[in-house]
Amino acid sequence: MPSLLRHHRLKLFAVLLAANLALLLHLAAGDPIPPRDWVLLDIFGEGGAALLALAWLGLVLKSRPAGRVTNLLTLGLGCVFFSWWTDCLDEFIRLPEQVHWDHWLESVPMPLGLLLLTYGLYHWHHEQLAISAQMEKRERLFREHLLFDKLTPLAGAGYLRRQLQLSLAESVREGQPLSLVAVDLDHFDAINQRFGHAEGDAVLQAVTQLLLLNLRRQDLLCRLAGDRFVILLPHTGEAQARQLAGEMALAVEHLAHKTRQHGERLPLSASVASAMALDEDAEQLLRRLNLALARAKQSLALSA
Ligand SMILES: Nc1nc2c(ncn2[C@@H]2O[C@H](COP(=O)(O)OP(=O)(O)OP(=O)(O)O)[C@@H](O)[C@H]2O)c(=O)[nH]1
Repeated sequence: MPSLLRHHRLKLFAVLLAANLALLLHLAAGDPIPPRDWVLLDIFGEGGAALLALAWLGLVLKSRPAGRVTNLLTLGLGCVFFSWWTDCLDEFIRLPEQVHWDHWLESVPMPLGLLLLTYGLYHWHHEQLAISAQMEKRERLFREHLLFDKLTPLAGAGYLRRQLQLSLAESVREGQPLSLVAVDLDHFDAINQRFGHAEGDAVLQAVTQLLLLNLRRQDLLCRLAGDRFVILLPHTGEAQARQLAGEMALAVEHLAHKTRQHGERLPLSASVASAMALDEDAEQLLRRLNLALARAKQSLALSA
């Protein structure tokens, strides 16, 4: 069972138990309808709707940690599923005329479920706003999970290019400057070699958090490749970008990252470069930034 689903075993069990009880109740009180009398359209419509509600429930449980919002969504979807399920049962089991409880089972859970679902979605909306505020510096008003790497988790080169094109157009429209800063860790390969890939991963995660802490709300941090990060800085001129780049380099130098195995401090440093957008497109600007970074790396090699 997938790990998140494991936390919701009880909820799933309760929904399936309720569905089973309804089935047993119908079987005890009524008679099976022979297949020749089945109304396939109704079975397809009501059964299909019940199955879809169950699939939604599975998706919600699989993607959410336990908590109040999840409970509300589960209860809501559980009621909706139950209502469609009992509606479908009377396509297979004929109940006597004098039986009325089946109408209650069909009709009451649906509005109740929809109310709970609405209340749950309302709280989900607030929860999402809080999460989006935390993710602001990683996504800049656009979410596409496929473009994010799982390690840091930051968006990559494709996402940066797309955002850069949009921001360049915006900066021309508004007559505002826009700059990029590149941050590339020095001798990162040596960390991988000496302490292992897992330690290298931990360094990348720590540096990501550090850079995010040092950014402003409107900035966007992306991981271009390996140990290279690029920051998109809207409303930022050349001097300010250079200053921010220097701050990032200083922050990395002062990061006291300890190895996981021996708790030994790893001395870290990063080469940085900045470029302000001139009258050029995203590719030209990125090329200029890469050239500036290559120059910074060259002077690092010469001074070693
Ligand atoms: N641990 C870890 N390593 C990675 C990841 N992605 C790329 N790398 C490694 O990062 C290293 C980058 O090497 P280089 O580009 O030579 O960078 P460097 O050692 O910092 O060299 P300079 O930039 O010239 O200072 C390579 O060894 C890659 O295998 C990752 O996700 N995790």
